[in-house]
Amino acid sequence: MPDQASDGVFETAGAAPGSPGAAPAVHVEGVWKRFGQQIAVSGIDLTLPAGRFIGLVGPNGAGKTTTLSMITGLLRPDAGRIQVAGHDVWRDPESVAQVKARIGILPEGLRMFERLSGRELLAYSGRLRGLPGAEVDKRATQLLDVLDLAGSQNKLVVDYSTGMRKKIGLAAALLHNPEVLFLDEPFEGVDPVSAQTIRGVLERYTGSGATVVFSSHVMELVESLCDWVAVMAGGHIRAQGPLAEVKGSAATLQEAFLELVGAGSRDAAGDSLDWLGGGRGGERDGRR
Ligand SMILES: Nc1ncnc2c1ncn2[C@@H]1O[C@H](COP(=O)(O)OP(=O)(O)OP(=O)(O)O)[C@@H](O)[C@H]1O
Repeated sequence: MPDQASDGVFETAGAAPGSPGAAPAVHVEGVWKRFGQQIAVSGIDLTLPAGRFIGLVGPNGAGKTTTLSMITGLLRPDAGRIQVAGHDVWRDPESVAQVKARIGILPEGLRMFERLSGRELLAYSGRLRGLPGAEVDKRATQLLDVLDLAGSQNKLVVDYSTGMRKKIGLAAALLHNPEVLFLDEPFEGVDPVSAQTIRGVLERYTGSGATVVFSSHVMELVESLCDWVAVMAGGHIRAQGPLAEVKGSAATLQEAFLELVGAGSRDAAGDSLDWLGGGRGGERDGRR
């Protein structure tokens, strides 16, 4: 169960990782999603163990956001079954609500209540999650402090920078101490100092037994943070497992990734951009 009123923000998230019989954080079976003619997710099977730092990687249009949206109860699959922490996500409206109570989400392009201050946003999120006011206050203060937002807590969210928005979104997603945290591109547009802060918070959170699932294009980041990786391309899962297993004999995750998504031998530009660069007078704008 999600922690409703413990002393610390991260104390009791999730079941003990790897304990016998513990449900995986996410179990996906034969899930499909189509938008018109476009098959975004093509009958995928995916099992993500609890208590891990998990990276979902794939090129643009691979189906990562669609998959995360279906797992987190935001988008109904056309077919298949999804369980989060042992609960069926799409069985009925009540099951969707039960799953949503156990998870935290930082979606891509997060829309927030811009006219609230950072602190007000956290107060609102906490009450929405059913936490007592005093507990919300305590946790909000701790999170604002750890995420280096204490000085901006009374500023309106509309005036926050991209990095600050990611951090306040992360604070809102963590406030109810979820079992599983889903983050879509959490480090995009975030400066190195804020990235380090976010990273510290996430490492502490998974250290307590909770699960983080995040999507990213940045292989170096995934390789340095994650102990479990799933690779998606063209709506299919190309590989999933412990980082070392997915990397195989490749020197880096980037190298393994390019091989898995079939881009290893592609010459990105080939001869098709032979007009680009060089600065040879009239040829620059197509004149000879
Ligand atoms: N609402 C939608 N309507 C139509 N097509 C969609 C919709 N959402 C996604 N798609 C299509 O489904 C495919 C998968 O998109 P998705 O956003 O899941 O990929 P992604 O891996 O998250 O990509 P990126 O890394 O670029 O964010 C793409 O071809 C995309 O154009």
